[in-house]
Amino acid sequence: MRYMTAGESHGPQLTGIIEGFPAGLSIDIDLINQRLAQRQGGYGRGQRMQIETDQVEIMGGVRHLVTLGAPICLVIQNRDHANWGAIMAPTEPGDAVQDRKRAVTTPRPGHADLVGGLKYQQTDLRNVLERSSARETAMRVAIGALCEQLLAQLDISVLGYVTGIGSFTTQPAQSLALDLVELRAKIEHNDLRLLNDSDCQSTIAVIEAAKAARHTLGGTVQVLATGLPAGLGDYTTAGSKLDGRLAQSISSINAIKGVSFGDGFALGQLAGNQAQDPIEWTAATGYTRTSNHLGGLEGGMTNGLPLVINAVMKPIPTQMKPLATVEINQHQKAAASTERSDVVAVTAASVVAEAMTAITLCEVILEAFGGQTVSRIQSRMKAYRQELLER
Ligand SMILES: Cc1cc2nc3c(=O)[nH]c(=O)nc-3n(C[C@H](O)[C@H](O)[C@H](O)COP(=O)(O)O)c2cc1C
Ligand SMILES: C=C(O[C@@H]1CC(C(=O)O)=C[C@@H](OP(=O)(O)O)[C@H]1O)C(=O)O
Repeated sequence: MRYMTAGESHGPQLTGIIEGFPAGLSIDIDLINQRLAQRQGGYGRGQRMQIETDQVEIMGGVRHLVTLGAPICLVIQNRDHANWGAIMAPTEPGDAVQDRKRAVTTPRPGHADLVGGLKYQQTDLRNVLERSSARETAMRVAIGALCEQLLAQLDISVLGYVTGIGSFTTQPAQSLALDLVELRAKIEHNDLRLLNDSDCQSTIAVIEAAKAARHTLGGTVQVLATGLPAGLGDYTTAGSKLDGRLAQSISSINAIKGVSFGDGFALGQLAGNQAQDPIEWTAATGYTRTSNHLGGLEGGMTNGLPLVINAVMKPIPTQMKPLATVEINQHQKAAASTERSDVVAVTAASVVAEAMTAITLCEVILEAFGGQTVSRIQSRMKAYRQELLER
């Protein structure tokens, strides 16, 4: 399976194409739209999210709500395009005078503006920021929600949630025995995707303080996945290691600056005998462990325990009290551009991280058990799980 997205933030639409997705999956469009709504949520998002009501349209690869095995084409309209028609029209010529007047020429530190402009020889940095915008992650969430539905058919669940915003941090879920249905009910109970509703007030206070001071915040997220058999991913080549593939897919999310697994950076301070997960065997479970410090990964492969991924998001780069920059035509000192912006988007990032994990897990599962139809993949995976139990 592979996917591709296209579309600018204020262009007409986002488009996604997924190739290699199996036939025979009955899809729930409401669930995709639910995930899109969750990505739009979270206290501290900017005015753009009041303009958009993201809804997926299915334009190919599905008939009567069942996948055909053909490339799947998804579309999400940008409602805000109506306000940007002339500026963002893909097929009408620009107005040279107007375009020069409107050009973005004061790159924001921390965004793609300056380096993207240098790389693509742009004099209007809008030509960079339109695509580097995290608007694109809406399509990744729609694709991830389809992958989540395929994973559900294989008894695999994925969940992303917020573990900290700015100075506020919470205790993550205990990762050895996890009920993701129960956890999902908890985090979907509040708009911030925090495990405990009681943490919301303090978190909102932190966000309000940042907003009042006209600066921005980052935070941390955790993604959990359960129901994974041991042996997804591989130890034999650099490119097939699942930890490497997950690190790439999570750190490809805009503003994510760090990814770790299990106890992550804390492992560096532990004695060796405290950091590994002792092995046990029972007839009912086959091989298992008595702890999960390593987040369900050994040698670039799942080990059958819950997968635990942690990621950190830097504070949003666009600042209402702009940082110093350089105007790119005159090379004069200037204040960076102040686009309308989110104060914080960690809640949204947790939904995107959930989607990216679902996509990466589907990729490795289809590589290992692929066979054009959902029922064939189900029976191959069932036989593999049975084989593991009997070893
Ligand atoms: C869901 C989401 C929403 C974001 N919203 C904004 C925003 O409103 N303003 C902004 O400057 N950056 C925003 N960002 C971060 C930028 O897109 C990101 O910092 C930029 O693309 C540069 O990429 P990098 O931080 O990965 O280097 C957002 C990121 C995510 C994941
Ligand atoms: C549009 C989304 O996020 C955007 C991500 C973003 C950025 O620079 O990354 C900048 C803002 O865009 P705008 O300038 O239109 O307000 C965010 O709203 C979205 O998440 O759907």
